[in-house]
Order: sequence, then structure tokens, then C-alpha cells
Amino acid sequence: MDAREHQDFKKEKERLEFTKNYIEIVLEAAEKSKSDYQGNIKQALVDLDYLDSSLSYVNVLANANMLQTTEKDLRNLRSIQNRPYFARIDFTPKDQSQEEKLYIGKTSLYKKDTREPVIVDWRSPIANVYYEGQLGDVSYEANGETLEGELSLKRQYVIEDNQLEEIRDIDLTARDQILQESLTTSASNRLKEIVSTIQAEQNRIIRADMDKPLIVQGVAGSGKTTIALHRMAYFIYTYAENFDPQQLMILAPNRLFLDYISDVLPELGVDQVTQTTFTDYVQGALGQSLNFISKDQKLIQLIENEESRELQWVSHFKGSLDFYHLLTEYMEYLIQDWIPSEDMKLERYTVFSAKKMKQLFFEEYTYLPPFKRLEKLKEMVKKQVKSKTTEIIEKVEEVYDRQIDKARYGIRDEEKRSQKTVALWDRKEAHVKKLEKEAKKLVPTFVRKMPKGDAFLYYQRLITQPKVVQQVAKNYLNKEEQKVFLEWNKQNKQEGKLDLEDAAPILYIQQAIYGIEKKWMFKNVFIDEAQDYSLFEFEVLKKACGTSLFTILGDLSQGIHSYRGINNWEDVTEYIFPKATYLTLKQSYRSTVEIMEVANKLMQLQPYKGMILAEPVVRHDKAPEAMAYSDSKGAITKIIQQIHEMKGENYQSFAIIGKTTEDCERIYRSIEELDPKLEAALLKEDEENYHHDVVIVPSYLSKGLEFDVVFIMTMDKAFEETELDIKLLYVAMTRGLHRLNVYYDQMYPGIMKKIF
Ligand SMILES: Nc1ncnc2c1ncn2[C@@H]1O[C@H](COP(=O)(O)OP(=O)(O)OP(=O)(O)O)[C@@H](O)[C@H]1O
Repeated sequence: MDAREHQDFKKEKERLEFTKNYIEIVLEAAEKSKSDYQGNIKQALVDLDYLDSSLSYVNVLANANMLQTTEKDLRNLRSIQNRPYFARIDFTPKDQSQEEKLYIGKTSLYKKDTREPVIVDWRSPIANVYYEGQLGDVSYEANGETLEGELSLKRQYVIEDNQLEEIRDIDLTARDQILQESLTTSASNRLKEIVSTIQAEQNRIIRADMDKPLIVQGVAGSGKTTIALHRMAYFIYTYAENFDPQQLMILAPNRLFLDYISDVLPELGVDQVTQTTFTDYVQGALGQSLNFISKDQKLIQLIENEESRELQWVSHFKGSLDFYHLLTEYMEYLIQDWIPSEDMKLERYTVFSAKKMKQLFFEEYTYLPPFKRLEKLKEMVKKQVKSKTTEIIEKVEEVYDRQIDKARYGIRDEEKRSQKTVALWDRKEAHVKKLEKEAKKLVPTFVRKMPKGDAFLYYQRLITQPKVVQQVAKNYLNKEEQKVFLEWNKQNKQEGKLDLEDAAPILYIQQAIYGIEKKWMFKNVFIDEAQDYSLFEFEVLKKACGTSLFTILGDLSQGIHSYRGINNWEDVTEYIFPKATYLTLKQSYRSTVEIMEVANKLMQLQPYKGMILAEPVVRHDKAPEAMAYSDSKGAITKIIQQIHEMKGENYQSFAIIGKTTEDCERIYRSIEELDPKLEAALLKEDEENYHHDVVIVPSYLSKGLEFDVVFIMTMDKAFEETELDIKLLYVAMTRGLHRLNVYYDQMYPGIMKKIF
């Protein structure tokens, strides 16, 4: 209700005033202390010039740290200055009579003297009561303890520019009005934070046990991406003391998507986390750039039906755990002759026995990856050569000395004696020199024989050399399959490219043989659009990152890459993350009831059962319309006209989704010709932004994005009733928040006839 009409308006207004003033005082104080720190640093730097004192260096560091915290606090406080909190709870802890009135906001603020909270952070344990609790008895966890109490008030505020606009008390029956309003607003080109409207099922995911892997199946628009980012923010807050945000990594499907989420990260204070795509991660960890065919390029081939049977089979095999086991065997095969089979000798003396080397390499050093073992062994060889050479030379010298003594005391004739001893001396000297020379060659010879390949080369050898394939793949592929496999890879090699599915095995070889550099290892990994990953990819990420603490979010209904990815979550839990918690999100927040009805109707045409259908939050707009056209230019003219009309109705973001890139290019060219003033952009996979009036995007690339109004337009290649096409169309349909209109060629209606 309008804040002014609420019975507590006066008190709430005073409270807001107080908070506003308090923030101002804190900000002023912080500004002052900031300039003090800056002064201190300046002084310390001056001292550093003429004092050789590590103390002043420490001083610089200490103040720089202080400055950093202050800067961070300042930033946080400034960001909430106009809207310090969004909710209040009244909570009475069990066995206490004093009720606490807690105001919840995006960051916490305490009174300096009493430590009484002015604002409670939304991530704090007690705030859980706001997201989860209904009025009455409630409980929450803090520091491993369950705390109980009574929740007597749950209140929401709409505050704009520090003015209290609305106050809403939530009782058992009230619908979440603020959520409704938040969903009605237009989609900008960016994802937004939702701290004030997080729903209970989402809250459970955000706060789910951080010490266990988490798998989330969530329908389209259920907030998976949003929640992933909020869970990161929660994680960083909860473990602030002993956790560096850089130890978190989020893997997104492409760079376009990273750009889409980029604004919300700093808002949530999680901008320091590593954000990348799977292939960029692999190339980073390898320190090498490789030419992968993107999964979208592959999908285009699939949609266009070129070579599709082999493509699906090879991609599927390369993503399977069978291939993973094959790789494991291959690496054993590969390293078996890394250790020489003959002893390292200096003349007839053994410097390092092959048996000892084998024992070190295959037994003692197995805690290291093989290449590191070799390096360790090299160091060992160096030391051994040094000490053994001295030992051997001493032995040889002893033999000569004995002979010299024998000559000295056994030959009576002086001349003969002298000749003999001199000859022996010369021989001794020459022999020692020879030994020294030979000894010098031992380490370089050993090093020369060390394997010179790298992960990529070893992998190429495995997938393109018939002898290796025959030897290693015989337990996994029959002769015919081996042939297809080899030919496929040979073709790729000739074209200088790699399948996307090659990324995981190359990373596996890197990890298993060379090890992964520390900066590419993480404590916690988040994967969005995880339905597109294969079991092999999950497994290798777990190994390379050195953790099993993954948060995996995906939607099988949108699994347009399921020919290479997964078809169910059970396999992921069974084979990769046996300890994972599995949670689902059924509510969809993005699209209207009308759009979701059509999308669900489409989903039910899937050949297999058991798909979780989305339940939209009750929000209405015009029902989707479908139009069969006979002339594509005419249809595009109509779309342009509708865009102009809807812009007048306050819809802001528009997308035209085509089935293929080719269709999108045709649409784009037509728009340029028909309405050059309309700012249109054709989206590509590696695009980093899409700030335009209208974007034209192929169905497979639209995944994860959202727009106020979506037009779907097909040409001579209709969406058909196949698993892939149904999923592609489902993804396209569920991108719209408010309106969806479909245009298809009347000669090629495909599946549209069944749903409209
Ligand atoms: N609790 C919420 N309050 C307000 N808005 C929400 C809430 N949850 C989700 N949304 C909004 O719903 C939309 C969909 O969210 P998001 O893109 O995170 O969903 P998703 O599950 O990743 O979708 P998809 O799988 O279809 O790409 C976004 O606009 C998001 O801001």
C-alpha cells in the first residue's frame, strides 16, 4: 500500500531518516580515515626513500590494506545510500522477551558503540527467516547451531531516492506484490540482482550446504543464472575471513553470456571471481591456444543435417566415460617407455640402475604427475652422476696407483722402472680424463631421451595414428568404429581444427601428465547451462580444478546439445558427484502465463516423458500469436511495424529469433533494407555486447538471454517434430518476458501447426 496510508508511516519515515543520516556520518568518517591512511602511505613512502627500513615497507602495506577495506566499505555504503534496506523482520528469540526489529539490506551496518545492527546483510544467518519464514515459530542456523524464535512481522518497502513509497506487510495469504512488480518491469540488456524478492525455493539453493556439490534442475526462467551469482555472493560473505573470491570460478556457455551477466557481478560484490568459458579455461590451463569448433558451429551442422550421424556419434563417444577410461589406459601406455630399460653406465660401472629408476618413477614418486616425476628423477640422476663419478674415478685411480706401486717397488732396472711408472701415470691421467668426459655426457643424454611431447601432441597421436588407435581403443571400439573415428579426426587435422569434445581429453592429459598450475585450480566451481556438458567434461574439471565442490545448474528441457551432453542428472550424481545434493526449481519467473502455456504445450510433444513442466508466476499479457506468411519481406515489414508500436507501449528490448544463422542473416539484411533507421544487430557467438533496438539471434545462441518481446521467424527450414528442434524452439519461446509472436512460412509450418 501507499506508504503514507500505512499506520506506521511516521515511525518508518523516522527510521529511514535515521538510517540515511547514520550512513552519511559513517561515510564522512570513512572519507576522513581514508585521507588519513593516504597521508600515512605518503609518509611511509617518503621514509622508504632514505631509510633502509623494512618497517616503513610494512607500514605501506598495512595502510594499503586498510585503505582497501575502507574503499570497499565506502563503495558498499554508497551503493545503498538511496535505498538502504528493502525489508524488516520483527523477531523475538526463544526465551527472551525483547523483540528485535531488523532491517534487511544489501550490506550490513552496525552502530559503532553498541554493535547494534542498523542494517542486516541479506546474506546473514538471521535474514534466512525473511526468505523462508512464515509468521509464527521459526528457526535459523548460525555457526552450526539452530536458533529458534517467533517472527511477528515481515514487512517490505519500496524506497526510491530515499523516499518511502510503499510499505507492505506480508501475512500468510498475501501474494508477493513486490515480486510481481519486479517481474513486470522491462528487461534491460543485462541480468539484475534480486535480493529483495528471492523466493523460498531459490533461497534454499543460494544457502545450500557449501561443503557439498549441488545439482540444480530448474525450468526455463526459474532464475538459475541469477541464483548462481547470488550463491557466489552468499559464499563470499559467509567465508569472507578465509576465502579469496578469486578461488571461485563460474563457467558460462559463451562470451556473449558473460557480457550479459557482467553488470550484476559488481552489484553483488562478486566481480573478482574468475568468469570464463570451458574452452577458454582449457586453453588457459594448457597455456596454449587451440582452434576448437564451437558447439554452436556443430549444432548448425546438425540443424543443417550435414554429416550428422557421424558427428553425433563421434561427439557422443568423445564425451563419454568410456573415452575417459580409454584415455587413462592410453596414458599408461604412453609412459611405460619413459624410463630407459638399460642401466646408466660409466664404462663397466653402473651409475643408476634401470631397476632403481623404474622403482622411483612407478612407485615412489607416484604422488606426482609423470612429467614432474621425470623432473625429480633428473635431479636425482644429476646428484647420483656427480657422486658416482667421483667414486668410480677413485676406484680407477686406486687400480693405477696399485700398478704404479708395483712397478716402483718391483722393477729393479731404473730406466725400465721409470718408463713403466711414467706410462702408468699417463694412462691413469688419460683414463680419468676420459671418465670425466663420459660422465659429463650422462645427464644430457638422459635429458635428451626425456619425452618431448605436450598434451596436445600426445592427444593428436592418440586420435590420428592407426597403430595407436588399434592398440588402445580395441576394448572400446570395433574395427568399423575405429575407422570412422580415425577418418573424422584426420579430416579435422587437415582442416587445422579440433572438436569441442577434444578440449576435455587434452585437459585430462595435461592434468594427468604435467599437472595444472595453481592459478587454474579453484576451491569452488559454478557451471551454468550445465546440461550441455558431458560426463567426461565434469570429471576432468573436477580433476583439473582440484575440487568436487561444484554448483551445477541446468535445464534438461533446454539440452539442445544433448547429443554430446547429458540426458539425465542421475548419471552425473552416480558417476561424478556421488555426494551431491539435488534440488529442483519449478517456478518460472521470466515469461507470462500465456507464453509458458504455449511453451509447455510444445514440451509435451517430446518423445520421452518425465520432463518437469514450468509453472509460471501468475502474470498476464497478450497471448502469443502465430502468423503463416507467404512473403517473407511482408512478414518482416509487419514485425518492424509491431516493434515500433510496442516501443510506444513501453516495451524496451526486442529480439527476432531465427532457427539458423543463415535465416538470421536474411532477416538482418531485410531490416537494413526496409527500415535503415532501426538499430538492428546480428548476434554472434563471440560478441560481447548487444545494446541495440532489436537483436537478431539464432535459436541456439539465444539460450540464457531474455527480452521483453520475442519474435520467432522461420523460413524454408521449419522447426520439425524432432527432439532437437523441439528443444531449440522451447529455448527461443522462453526468452520473452511479456510478448511472443511467431512468423512461419506457410509452405513450411513444421511443428507450429501442432501448437497454434
Ligand atoms: N526471485 C526473483 N525475483 C525477481 N526476478 C526474478 C526472480 N527470480 C528470477 N527472476 C527473473 O527471472 C528471469 C529469469 O532468470 P534467469 O535468467 O536467472 O533464469 P534461468 O533459469 O537461468 O533461465 P534460462 O534457463 O531460461 O536461461 C530474470 O529476469 C530474473 O531477473
